[in-house]
Amino acid sequence: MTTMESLIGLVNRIQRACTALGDYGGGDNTFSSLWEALPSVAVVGGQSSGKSSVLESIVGRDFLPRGSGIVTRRPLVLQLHKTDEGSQEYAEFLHLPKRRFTDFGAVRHEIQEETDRITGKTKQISPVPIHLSIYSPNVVNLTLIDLPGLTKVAVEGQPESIVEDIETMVRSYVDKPNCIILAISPANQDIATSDAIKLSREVDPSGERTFGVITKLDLMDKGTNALDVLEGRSYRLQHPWVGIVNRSQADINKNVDMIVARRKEREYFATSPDYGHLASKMGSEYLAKLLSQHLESVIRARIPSITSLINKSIDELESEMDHLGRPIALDAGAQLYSVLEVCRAFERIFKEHLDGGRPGGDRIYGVFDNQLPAALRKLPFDRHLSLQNVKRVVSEADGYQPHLIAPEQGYRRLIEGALNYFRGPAEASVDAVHFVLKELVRKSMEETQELKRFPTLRADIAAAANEALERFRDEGKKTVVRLVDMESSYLTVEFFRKLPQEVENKGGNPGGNPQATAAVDRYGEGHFRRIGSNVSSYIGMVSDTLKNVIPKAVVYCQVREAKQSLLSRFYTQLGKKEGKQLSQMLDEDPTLMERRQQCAKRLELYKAARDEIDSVSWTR
Ligand SMILES: Nc1nc2c(ncn2[C@@H]2O[C@H](COP(=O)(O)OP(=O)(O)OP(=O)(O)O)[C@@H](O)[C@H]2O)c(=O)[nH]1
Repeated sequence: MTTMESLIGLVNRIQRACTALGDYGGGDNTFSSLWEALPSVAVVGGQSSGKSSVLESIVGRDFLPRGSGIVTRRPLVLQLHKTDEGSQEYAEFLHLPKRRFTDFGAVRHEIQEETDRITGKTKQISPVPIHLSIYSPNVVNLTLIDLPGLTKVAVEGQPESIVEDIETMVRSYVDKPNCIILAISPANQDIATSDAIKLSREVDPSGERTFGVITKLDLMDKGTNALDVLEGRSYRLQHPWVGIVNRSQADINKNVDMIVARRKEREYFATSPDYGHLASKMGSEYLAKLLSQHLESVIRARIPSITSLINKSIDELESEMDHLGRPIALDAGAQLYSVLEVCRAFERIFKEHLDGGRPGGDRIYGVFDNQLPAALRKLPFDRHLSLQNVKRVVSEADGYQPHLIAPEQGYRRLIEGALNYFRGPAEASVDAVHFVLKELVRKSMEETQELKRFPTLRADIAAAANEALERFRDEGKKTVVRLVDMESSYLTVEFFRKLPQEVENKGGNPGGNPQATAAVDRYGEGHFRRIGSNVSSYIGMVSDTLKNVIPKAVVYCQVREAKQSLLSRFYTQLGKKEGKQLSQMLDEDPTLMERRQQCAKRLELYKAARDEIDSVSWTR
């Protein structure tokens, strides 16, 4: 069943939770404001327009501070709760939970004290609201926000800016489309000059959310009345105007009881020749009921949008919390677990780069497919196997005794000399892949959200990963150089066996001495050219082999190792760390910690608000 109590009470509870969390609209809040989404009634009026009197009359109690100058210097959120007939009236402040005030003089005193607590005695104003709940059989369920009276001049001890500051604060409330404006104007002043109406006209030109109230009807000059205003002829609003007669200063001085004052007000309208026909729609009691009903209907209409704001905010906050990560545990076991979790997240991303889930791994294939073959092609074999060099190497190898059939030593020296050239491209491939891996480590660190929280751990992991990559590079270099050395240590005999034998008489002189021709030819240019060409084909064969096996060695020693054991040593060291060292690693950025706390609190608020709404059933 929907009751006014349930809906207005619901908003009251959410409002209190908002204030407890510092969400009262305005300010530099980076979170969406639930407060601003809640419908509320703000009381607006110039100084001495009768604001306090109207509020007290609605409550039926004397409880607001009085005095000269600006008395209301912080918004007062006044939440009225109707209780059963005969039950005792009491008041409670949000800042003093569990303390019940039954003496309303003490309530007044506490409002003064609490105002000064934030603003100091400097007469400054502050937007931080004071929450006061009043439980009474003489009230209707209603929430009103009393704001500082609009003023035109600063008084002694107040800064010049106060006039503007008050207007800015009042505006920050009435600007909100969810704010119902209770605009108070005194009847003994021209409505055209009313501060409240001036402001309302600006922020609510259609008059949809403004309730006009005329006070001090009893103080109008004899022979004049406020019918033009009350009947909507002077200034039209969507809701009816309400006339009020509050206690005069003399009544206040005489301590006239509020309940008596309400009765006198009723009598005033009932017997008034001017307003008698409007009597049932005048007075503070009628105003309270009107506002309560209106507030309830506005809340009912807004519940779906409030619910969707809450759900949206919960989703946003939860995803931000996921992003920020869980708070860090205090015991060493849980800390170790956290460190390992972060490391695993990093390793997963790193592997994705290598395996193709993320970009970058393809650059390793680029090394094998382009850089290595190009480097092999560029090796200076032409120079090494030039006729001149072949001749020189072979002759030097022969020594004083030129070779008889084939220059075995010469061949070996030429081949060994050529094979040495392969070390360069082999080592360069290892380096190139090393740099790709290093870059992928850097990228993966950046992409690991969890690491953003922990700068120290991030540096530790980066150092461990780079140290591991260096080790893999050393191993890779040793292996590829060994592959080249293996080529020099044993030549492929098959290759030489398959070489066509030199034809003794080929190109010789058929008429001459066949033996003499062969001897000349054996040490002639054709012979050395053939040697050069044979060595070149052998080297070509070796080059093809290395082109295939160097990538295997590089992947085996560097890529595979990086995938399998990039952080293995780090893990071993981690196991030996003490709790203190672990917590140093998890030394989190303080701004993140702060943000997480705020998010968690906010999330709690929204979830509580959602539960509140869920627990209230209402008819649509
Ligand atoms: N006779 C009569 N006096 C009223 C009425 N309303 C307010 N007053 C008197 O007008 C004076 C100002 O009223 P307040 O209720 O304090 O007005 P306020 O707008 O709260 O004033 P500030 O808090 O100073 O801005 C008091 O002396 C009230 O007794 C009224 O309807 N009739």
